[in-house]
Amino acid sequence: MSISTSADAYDYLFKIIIIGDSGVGKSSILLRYARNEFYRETKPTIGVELATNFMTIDSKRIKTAIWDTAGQERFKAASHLYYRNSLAAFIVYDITNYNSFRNVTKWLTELRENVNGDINVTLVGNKKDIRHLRAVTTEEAKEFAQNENLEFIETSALESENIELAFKNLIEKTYFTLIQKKTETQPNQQRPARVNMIMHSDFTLKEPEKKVECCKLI
Ligand SMILES: Nc1nc2c(ncn2[C@@H]2O[C@H](COP(=O)(O)OP(=O)(O)OP(=O)(O)O)[C@@H](O)[C@H]2O)c(=O)[nH]1
Repeated sequence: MSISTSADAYDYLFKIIIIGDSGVGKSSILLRYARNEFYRETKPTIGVELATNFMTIDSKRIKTAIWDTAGQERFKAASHLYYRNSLAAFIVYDITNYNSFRNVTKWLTELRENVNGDINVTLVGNKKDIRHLRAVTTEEAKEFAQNENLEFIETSALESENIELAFKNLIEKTYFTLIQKKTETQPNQQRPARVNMIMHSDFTLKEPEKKVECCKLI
């Protein structure tokens, strides 16, 4: 049963967070996904930026709230509030900055300390367009992800490569994890058949002071 009958009605609400060092491209990834825009000049995130969208899986309407926070320690939002109730996370590093990859361990620890139980996590190696400056090999990151039980993808917010796929895979995985948990606790319920995910166009990106209606995603 849906939560309400308005255009905002949904069956599930997913909170997804994006974490990682400052400058790795967290806001750029979100902006590319939400509005299909990219800026070479960006300002550090202060506090939290939030984007919401809707999609349908198995005839269920899923509202996704994606939280992007500051990587810089001095702008960092209160961790426990930021992490609270999140169902999935992206940990982003910059493939040209080995230190940002090394710090993934720190982000993973902070994430695991602040969430209840297991959540789906995707490790994202961003800026894959800057090939000549690559400092982290795909193999090393993939092996790390396997050892830590994370999904792994390399993206370019600049070239719009794998951004939509990263979100689609994480949201889909989160949904099926949730359904699996429900089936385990209510064994008589049939697991629903997998159907195509439909992405809706009603995507909004909310910045600290303004709210902008966004363009169609697909
Ligand atoms: N070449 C390239 N540059 C990128 C990419 N993604 C982001 N950038 C650039 O990297 C810089 C930092 O990007 P942001 O999105 O602000 O990084 P952030 O992780 O949100 O940083 P904080 O808000 O400080 O935590 C900007 O100059 C972006 O234009 C990418 O895929 N390729």
